[in-house]
Amino acid sequence: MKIAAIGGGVIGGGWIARFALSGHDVAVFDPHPEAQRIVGEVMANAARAWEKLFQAPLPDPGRITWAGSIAEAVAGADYVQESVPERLDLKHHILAEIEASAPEGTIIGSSTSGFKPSELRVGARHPARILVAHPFNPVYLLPVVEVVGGGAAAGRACEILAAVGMKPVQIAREIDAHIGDRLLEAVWREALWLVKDGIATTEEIDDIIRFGFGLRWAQMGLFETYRIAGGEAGMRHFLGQFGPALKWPWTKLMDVPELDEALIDTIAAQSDAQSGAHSIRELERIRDDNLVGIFQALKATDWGAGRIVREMENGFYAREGRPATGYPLRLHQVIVPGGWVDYNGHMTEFRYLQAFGDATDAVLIHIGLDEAYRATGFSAYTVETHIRHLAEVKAGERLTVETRLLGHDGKRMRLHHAILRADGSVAATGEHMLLHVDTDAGRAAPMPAALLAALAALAALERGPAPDHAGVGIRRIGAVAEAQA
Ligand SMILES: NC(=O)C1=CN([C@@H]2O[C@H](COP(=O)(O)OP(=O)(O)OC[C@H]3O[C@@H](n4cnc5c(N)ncnc54)[C@H](O)[C@@H]3O)[C@@H](O)[C@H]2O)C=CC1
Ligand SMILES: C[N+](C)(C)CC(=O)CC(=O)[O-]
Repeated sequence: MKIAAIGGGVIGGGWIARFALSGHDVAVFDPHPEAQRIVGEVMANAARAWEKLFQAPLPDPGRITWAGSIAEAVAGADYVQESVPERLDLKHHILAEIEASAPEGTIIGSSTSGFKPSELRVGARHPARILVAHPFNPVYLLPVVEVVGGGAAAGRACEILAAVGMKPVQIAREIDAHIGDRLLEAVWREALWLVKDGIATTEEIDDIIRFGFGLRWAQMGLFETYRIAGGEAGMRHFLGQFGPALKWPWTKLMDVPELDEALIDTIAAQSDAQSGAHSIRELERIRDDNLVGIFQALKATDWGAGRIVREMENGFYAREGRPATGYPLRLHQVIVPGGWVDYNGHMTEFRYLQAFGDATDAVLIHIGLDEAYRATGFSAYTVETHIRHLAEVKAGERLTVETRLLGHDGKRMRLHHAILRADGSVAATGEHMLLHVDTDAGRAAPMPAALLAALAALAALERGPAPDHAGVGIRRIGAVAEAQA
């Protein structure tokens, strides 16, 4: 699929990175003299974040090409994302240029934060294909995109955007500033009042968000969170108890603070004091690392945005599984996150098992024991594991897991994983016995012919001999061992 990006600033750069990292070629037009450098820097941060976010082998990135005109960028494009500055006259001008050169079936998404599709479509040749596709920054990490406009084009846009790991939310009726920014504006306006009135500094307000309800919002929204706050009686009780507060003077939301020079100076100075020690790119990396950690926590509970990461990884494994991957298999890579390091300064022990477990999942998907297969009531359970820790591994190291199939029969498979460091040395090995299980019956069950054939194909590639530590347990030492000997 060919993507065109018109505008490569903060948001356009994020879109370009998301599409390119998903494997799509992207043609870009942006007249800014430094556009290539800026997009290059965003792309570097995005690639760094994706390597940490996904534990599956990533697709080869698509090519980013720089067009000399809008016409050149959109020629032959399946999907165009417009991300030029937020001025309606400029957007009309750009959309007309896009329409003049893009194929008739091309869908055009606008990143606009505020304009409605009916405003964008004024004067358009094919208005129905012009939609709002409003993302959130950083576009390469945050999945949500508000799709406004409806019809077949919106349905197709949602498919395209979901395929690059986004969570399209189709908004039934257009409204100024869509949904997300209306909510953010309310909080923003209140925060500006609190600074203007000298009640709190920018740092204090940010602390109240990031140490408090901001943590909640990443995993449950407003309504689910408040439902819980109603206790066992739930939302009805919550509304009864806190509903009257809506009439109290708790907010200045209806009032817009005057954004005069004095307020701008106050906010800018407080923001410099709060965050000025870091460059914007550094702040982006700190933000991205924190977001990756949140995604991974949510992936572990298969909840919210974490589910999207898991689904993307399944897609990456499946894509990886189709072509020959060589043997021993190399289906799993991970860059060691900071949170995996313990008080000894190296990767803590259970993370080795996580790396091995994720590699096992990759192998299972590779042979066809994937989510769809598990939905039929069968799965694989690991029943025995032996790990050898051979070298210290530090945060930020890229690890590759190399896998051999040491044996299988009708119900079992015996895998050997080696964790390889970037220089090819072995940091750890894991040997695992897996059982094919009927999950409803809770019993081992014979594998179907397709799984056995996939295992036989791997077994044919296995040349042996098995590693000398294979099948060997932990060595005996001390009194107990002597007594046993
Ligand atoms: N910055 C944010 O947090 C968000 C912005 N948006 C929306 O995204 C759009 C872009 O905003 P930003 O990326 O923040 O602005 P930006 O100022 O960072 O980037 C705009 C880019 O458009 C380029 N440009 C200007 N005229 C152009 C033309 N004729 N053809 C092609 N490119 C042109 C500029 O050189 C610049 O690189 C706006 O509609 C905005 O509302 C949406 C979500 C979040
Ligand atoms: C400030 N903004 C209105 C451009 C913000 C957005 O549109 C979404 C975001 O990323 O917060």
